[in-house]
Amino acid sequence: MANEQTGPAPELRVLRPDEWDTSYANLVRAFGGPPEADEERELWRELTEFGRFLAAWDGDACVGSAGAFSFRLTVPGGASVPAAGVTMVSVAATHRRRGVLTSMMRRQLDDVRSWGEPLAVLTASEPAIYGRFGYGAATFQTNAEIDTRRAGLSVPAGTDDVGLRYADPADALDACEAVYAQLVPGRPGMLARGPGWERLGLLDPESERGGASPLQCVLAERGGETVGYARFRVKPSWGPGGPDGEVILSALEALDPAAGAALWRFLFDIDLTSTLVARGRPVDDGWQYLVSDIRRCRPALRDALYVRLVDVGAALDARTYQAPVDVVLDVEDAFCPWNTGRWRLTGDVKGASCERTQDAADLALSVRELGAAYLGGVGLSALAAAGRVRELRRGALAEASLAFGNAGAAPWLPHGF
Ligand SMILES: CC(=O)SCCNC(=O)CCNC(=O)[C@H](O)C(C)(C)COP(=O)(O)OP(=O)(O)OC[C@H]1O[C@@H](n2cnc3c(N)ncnc32)[C@H](O)[C@@H]1OP(=O)(O)O
Repeated sequence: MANEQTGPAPELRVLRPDEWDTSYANLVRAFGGPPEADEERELWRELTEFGRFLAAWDGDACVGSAGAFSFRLTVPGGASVPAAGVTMVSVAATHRRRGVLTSMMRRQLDDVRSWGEPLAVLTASEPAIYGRFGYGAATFQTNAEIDTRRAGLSVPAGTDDVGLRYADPADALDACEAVYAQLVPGRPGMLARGPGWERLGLLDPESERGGASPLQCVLAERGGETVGYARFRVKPSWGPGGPDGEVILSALEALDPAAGAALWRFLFDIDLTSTLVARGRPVDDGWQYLVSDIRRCRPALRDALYVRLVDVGAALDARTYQAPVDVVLDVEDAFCPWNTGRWRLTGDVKGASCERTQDAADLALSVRELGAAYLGGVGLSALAAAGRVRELRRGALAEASLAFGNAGAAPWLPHGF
């Protein structure tokens, strides 16, 4: 589409702390949102890592922003790999479609490479934006609206041994975070949360409750230990047929199946409610296998975490492979050409190595497909069936697809950033 807007290219530079308010106001406006509650704005400021946050300026006006948190991401095999968490991306509507985002992505990926971080990750406002920069959708999540009057749960043995109690969400924060931290190494896509991040889950501005209660928290306990938690709101409603309230789940983590089942059973059974809204859940969430009528739960799939291999060699040898693999990948990467070319990947469940090679290629794919397949949630075979991966040596696709797959917990990130 032709773009009639003209003017000098905005100046791109690292954001100074005293410029944060201006940049954040541009971000909020680009998202079309009303000003956020003070608590939320202050938390994001606290989490901002100055030095890793870019802003674009047209004179005094901030017209673009893009930050990069320094995360550690769990990859298949359980390693915790440095990953730039791309965040707060915005371009002012007055300056859109003039290449401002492209210039920020260019600078940011060069920076991430210079910081030695092999991966960049993000959650996208719109799926169409980031593929061109080499990001592939690597995790998916399930959203569900469960008719709890029609769909029942059958729980596993041991569920009745789990005690539940209400707790103040803030008072219970340390216990909840300890549960979360135990789960991080076991599921690809989860982030080791640094100080401050745990408070994201407590943000509860009245303006965003939509008529629901303040955040509530229930702890699951066994033998005096916290083995799970759920945070949720309840939205009361009364229809002609009587009470018709909704339970809106915000977070649920559990250390074992019985703890998880106890929490789900509780949420299904809250008095005067008929719907449980659960968004952003892992695709292998346990409740789906306990429920009597999955159609009454209206499950829907959504893209979640996008992964970009910034350094193909370092990224591929940071994870393990669930079956032995020895393949030469011919990688195409127009936006980060340092990755382009042939790489020999050898590995198994214990570890891997990925080196440059001149040997003939077995598979040809772009870095975007490699990002999609990286956490084991999207099959190389599925991508090949869609024409996004080409097999050049017979048998290489099956070998690589099996190796890249993930026999454990499905990749998932419980929260955005
Ligand atoms: C990780 C996060 O923070 S996700 C949040 C992203 N931010 C938002 O959604 C806030 C609202 N939107 C915006 O701020 C802006 O429209 C942005 C950041 C999405 C795009 O910024 P722009 O400066 O307009 O992008 P830019 O001009 O560099 O576009 C580059 C290319 O991407 C395309 N593109 C940009 N945005 C979109 C979009 N939303 N959907 C589809 N294509 C898009 C452009 O058409 C262009 O394509 P071309 O190279 O074929 O011409």
